[in-house]
Amino acid sequence: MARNSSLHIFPTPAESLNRLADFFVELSARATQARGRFSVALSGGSSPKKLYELLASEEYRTRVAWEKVFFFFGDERYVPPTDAESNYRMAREAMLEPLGIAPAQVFAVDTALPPAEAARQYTQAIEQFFGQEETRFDLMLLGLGDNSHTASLFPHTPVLHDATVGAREVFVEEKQAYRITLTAPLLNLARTTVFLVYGPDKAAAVQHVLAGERNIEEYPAQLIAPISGELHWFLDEAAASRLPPGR
Ligand SMILES: O=C1O[C@H](COP(=O)(O)O)[C@@H](O)[C@H](O)[C@H]1O
Repeated sequence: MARNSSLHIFPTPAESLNRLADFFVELSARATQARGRFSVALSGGSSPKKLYELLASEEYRTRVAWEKVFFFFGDERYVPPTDAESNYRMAREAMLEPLGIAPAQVFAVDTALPPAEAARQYTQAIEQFFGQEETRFDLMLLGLGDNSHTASLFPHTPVLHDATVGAREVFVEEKQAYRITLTAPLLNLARTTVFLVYGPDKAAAVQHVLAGERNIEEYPAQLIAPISGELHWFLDEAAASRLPPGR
């Protein structure tokens, strides 16, 4: 496990999601008090959908100063924003629209542009947002694929070796598709990074990333080692089931 990292294991996904929603509330209060706003990079795929729905529910919507929250994406599939595969679409439907988040608070990747240009413009949008401040998201929310990818850092892709701080396009052979992803050096600048991983299908990936031999090419999520931020893993028992005893 990386420095400053904590493992939180809950009996069920529901408990993990509730505690993570509480942590989101706490981090948003901390950030808005310190810097007047809360910058979040969202993960996509299927796992965070329930978290987003929970944050938009009656229980949580009143506990966050949503007008101070700014949303980015850790990665995006190279599809139109209306496509069922779009990470932006999932977040918009599950949380951003139900909460009535203003468009000026949401920074989506422009997938109408060619992939390299979309990545370049996204890098620029991030740089402009942070301006003179350090390019550090307050919260970097990450998922973990069963092949140990995170964001769109897929096994055996050139972006794993990208040393720039920004967004990059990457062609993912196994998907036969482009993705736009934040690079590892940018991901690792975040103040707080949280992996949300649950379900038995993720157990092997969790074991490889947290307890396996270091092999970035095979297990790209091992690249996540925040430079000075905190790293938290929110797991359920099923996802944690192959970790060594005592973890
Ligand atoms: O493709 C993606 O996959 C990962 C993991 O998603 P999940 O569906 O297995 O939860 C996700 O973190 C990433 O944002 C997404 O684009």
